[in-house]
Amino acid sequence: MSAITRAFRESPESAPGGYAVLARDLVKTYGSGATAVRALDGVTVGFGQGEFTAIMGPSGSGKSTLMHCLAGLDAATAGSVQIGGVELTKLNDKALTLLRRRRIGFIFQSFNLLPTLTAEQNILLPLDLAGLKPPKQWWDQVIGVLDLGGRLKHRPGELSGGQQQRVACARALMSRPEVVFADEPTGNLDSRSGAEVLAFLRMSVRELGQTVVMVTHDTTAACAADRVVFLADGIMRGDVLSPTPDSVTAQLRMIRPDRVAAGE
Ligand SMILES: Nc1ncnc2c1ncn2[C@@H]1O[C@H](COP(=O)(O)OP(=O)(O)OP(=O)(O)O)[C@@H](O)[C@H]1O
Repeated sequence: MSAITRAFRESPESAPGGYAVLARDLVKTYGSGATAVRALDGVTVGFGQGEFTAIMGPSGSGKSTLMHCLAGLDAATAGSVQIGGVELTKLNDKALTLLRRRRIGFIFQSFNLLPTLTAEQNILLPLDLAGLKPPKQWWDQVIGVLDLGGRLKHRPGELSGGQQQRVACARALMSRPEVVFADEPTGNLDSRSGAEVLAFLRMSVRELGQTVVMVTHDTTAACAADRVVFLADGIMRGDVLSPTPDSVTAQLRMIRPDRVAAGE
């Protein structure tokens, strides 16, 4: 276990820039009785402000469940989640919806763009729903960095996969959220488009101070992050700072040697 994980366990408030997202003793059980599945079994983890963190682990280890509970898309069975100091588990449905809209950005493997809207309308949708408009300078910066200026009037069906994911990135960033959650954002992309999306996420962290939490199976993608945290069987199994392919593979082998060998 690295020093950061140990330090967090001892004193979660002592992270250098504070935590954008903080989960304590998170438990998620699906079903009940003999068929119950304990997908998260007491997860305590913090995600530093302005940090890019990847979550890795074997298939079925609880990565998506953790992300859904952190983002308020699913309710934990027990434990707490704070986003920017707000305790999610105490919010009613309406307050949770507002918090998700204003303080969280999402990027999904399958892009999740609305096919009948143009790229511009898709990007603006979360802010429109909140009755807000992005500051012009911010709009120009995000669209410029993602090189979407010439594609704004196109519908998703008229864009490549990489362009669609760049539209999804712009949508996630436009409200300047507390945190962006990305679920396998490069999973449907060729390696060049995937590298572009990862470079953008890195840049958003380094230059715009964004906090990004990304679930991935891909060691190369994980190495774009500042830190990788590992899950196995719903339990945190350490982390790696400044990850490299070697350090990530070594940690994956340690937590589940059989499944890594099988290519999961
Ligand atoms: N809706 C559900 N109902 C019942 N069990 C579920 C449900 N969702 C997930 N699970 C179970 O919870 C455990 C964790 O699943 P989860 O999808 O979080 O894992 P994961 O690490 O994201 O897996 P993968 O890498 O394959 O996407 C698994 O055993 C899964 O079968």
